[in-house]
Amino acid sequence: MLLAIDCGNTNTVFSIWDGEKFLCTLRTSTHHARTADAYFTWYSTLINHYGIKADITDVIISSTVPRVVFNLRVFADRFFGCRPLVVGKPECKLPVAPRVDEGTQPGPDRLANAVAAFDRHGGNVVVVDFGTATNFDVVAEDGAYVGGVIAPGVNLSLEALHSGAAALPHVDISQPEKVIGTNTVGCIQSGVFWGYTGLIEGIIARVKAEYGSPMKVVGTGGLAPLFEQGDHLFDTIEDDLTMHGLTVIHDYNKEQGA
Ligand SMILES: Nc1ncnc2c1ncn2[C@@H]1O[C@H](COP(=O)(O)OP(=O)(O)OP(=O)(O)O)[C@@H](O)[C@H]1O
Ligand SMILES: CC(C)(CO)[C@@H](O)C(=O)NCCC(=O)O
Ligand SMILES: [K+]
Repeated sequence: MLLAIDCGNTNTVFSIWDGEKFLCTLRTSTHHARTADAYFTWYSTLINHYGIKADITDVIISSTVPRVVFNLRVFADRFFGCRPLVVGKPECKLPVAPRVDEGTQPGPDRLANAVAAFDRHGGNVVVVDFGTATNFDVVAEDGAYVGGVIAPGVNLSLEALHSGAAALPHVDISQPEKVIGTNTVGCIQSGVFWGYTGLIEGIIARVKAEYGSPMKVVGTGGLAPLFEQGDHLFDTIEDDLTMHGLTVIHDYNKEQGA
């Protein structure tokens, strides 16, 4: 069985893939100092809690935080006796090479999103991924990741308002009743919710115009469903997109004899 690890700047997600379905998904915050033993303590506690019988033989890692990879490698080696595939490293092959400026290292989560979008929809897709950043990943007709857009994430923007303005409280994202807020929290929610809705609509329209062929829009990440409630933004929402990409990249490397 495959353990797929998607390590973002905020959260780290482990999913167990049995070849047909994900048996479980475990989430913890990302800390570069977490040791291999600490990962295993957390992992085995939850696996036992859910009564999951998982015989892990392979591990694949996407990490947007380079420093955590060392301890995750030790974790894979010590507890599962395997050498993990790390997306973005030369030994981890992609079905189609990215086409970006020389010297650019696209985020491994974006590469996984592109592979997953191609596998599920064919090319000509733009993925909108709501994580620490809100990133748009453009997938060409042949499945290549060809770049996109990186905007500050929703929670980062809310945090920035709170930390930069003394009178502004911390506010959780939600869709406000009205656009014209009549209290401070309502004003902030409106700014961020409707501001992001406009950002997403505007960027998708410009990406489509520049790309020139019809494109499918796939939303992913924790906040995609919330934004879809405000306006129709996406053709589909797929919360397991990055994880699916990791399983496809793993299968591809197995076929190549890795
Ligand atoms: N209505 C909501 N308000 C606030 N947070 C939400 C809401 N719905 C989902 N979330 C959060 O979204 C997060 C899941 O997002 P996702 O895994 O896509 O990105 P992330 O973990 O925030 O970022 P990264 O992947 O960059 O670490 C969860 O932490 C979840 O708490
Ligand atoms: C944009 C983020 C932070 C989104 O997780 C990540 O994909 C990343 O760190 N990317 C590196 C730069 C790039 O993708 O061009
Ligand atoms: K993510």
